[in-house]
Amino acid sequence: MSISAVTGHKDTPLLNLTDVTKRYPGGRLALGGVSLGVGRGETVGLVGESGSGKSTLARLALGLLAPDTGSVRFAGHDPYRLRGLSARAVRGRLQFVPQNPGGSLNPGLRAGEAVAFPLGLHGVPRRDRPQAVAALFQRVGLDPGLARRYPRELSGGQLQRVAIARALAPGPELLVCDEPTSALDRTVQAQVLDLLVELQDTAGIGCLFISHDLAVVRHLADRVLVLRHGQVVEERPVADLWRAPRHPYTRALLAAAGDEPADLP
Ligand SMILES: Nc1ncnc2c1ncn2[C@@H]1O[C@H](COP(=O)(O)OP(=O)(O)OP(=O)(O)O)[C@@H](O)[C@H]1O
Repeated sequence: MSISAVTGHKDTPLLNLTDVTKRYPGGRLALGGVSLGVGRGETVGLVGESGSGKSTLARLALGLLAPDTGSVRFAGHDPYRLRGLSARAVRGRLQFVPQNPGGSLNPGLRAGEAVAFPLGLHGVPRRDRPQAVAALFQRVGLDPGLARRYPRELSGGQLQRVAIARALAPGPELLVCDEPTSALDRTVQAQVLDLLVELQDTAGIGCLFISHDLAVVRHLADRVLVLRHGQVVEERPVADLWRAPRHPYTRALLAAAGDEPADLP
C-alpha cells in the first residue's frame, strides 16, 4: 500500500492556501479570500499587475507573514509557525528564489559561501561542503570556479543562478519564485527560465512562479492563476488560458504580453 493510501493525503496539495485574507495596517485589502494549491512537482503561475497582491501571497506561503483569516499549509504545517531547530527539515523543503538576487546575497560572502551556508544548516559536514557546492554550481550551469567570487564580481544572470543554487542546497520540493527573471535582460531571462524548466523535469521540483508577465509564465507553468486587486479572477491550465481566456482582465494581460489584440481594458 502506498504512503498516500495510508495517510489519506493523496490529493492534498503540497502547498495549500485556503480563503486567505490579508490587510496591511492602515492599508487596503491586499488579499481578499484567495485559495490556491500547488501539488508535488507542479508549477503554478501567479500573474497580476503591480499591487495585485502577488508578493503578499508569496510572503504568506513562505511563512514570513500570517494571514488575517484563512489558512496556509505546507506539507500539512503552518509555515508561519515553523520556528526552531525541529522545523528546519520542513523549511528546507520550501525555498525562495527572489527577484533581486544581488540584494538577497550577502555582499561580504563569496558565492560559494552563500551556497555552503544552507548546506551547513541542513547537516552537510564541513569537509563535504566544497564538493557539494561545486555540484550545485554545475547543476545550475555555473563554472564552480565562480564560487570564489563576491556578488559584486558576478553578472545579473550569474547572481540569479547562485540564488537558485542556494535555494536548491537543502533539497527542496517546492520553490517560491517571485519575479525571478524580471531584473534580467531578455536573453539571460530565457536561460534562467530554461534552467527552472530543467529542474522541474529532472528533479521534479514544484514551483509557485510569480510574475507580472504572462509570456514568461507560459514557458513553465502547468496552471495559471490571475490575480486582480487581491482576488483570483481566473484559474486555468496554461494552454486553455491562451486558447480561450475568460476574464477581460486576463485578455488585457495577454494583449500586454503581445499575444492577443488589445481590445479590452
Ligand atoms: N508592508 C506593507 N504595508 C502596507 N501596504 C502594503 C505593504 N506591502 C504591500 N502593501 C500593499 O498591498 C497591496 C499588494 O501589494 P503586493 O506587494 O503584494 O503586490 P504585488 O502584486 O506583488 O506588486 P508588485 O508587482 O509591484 O510587487 C498593494 O496595494 C500594496 O501597496
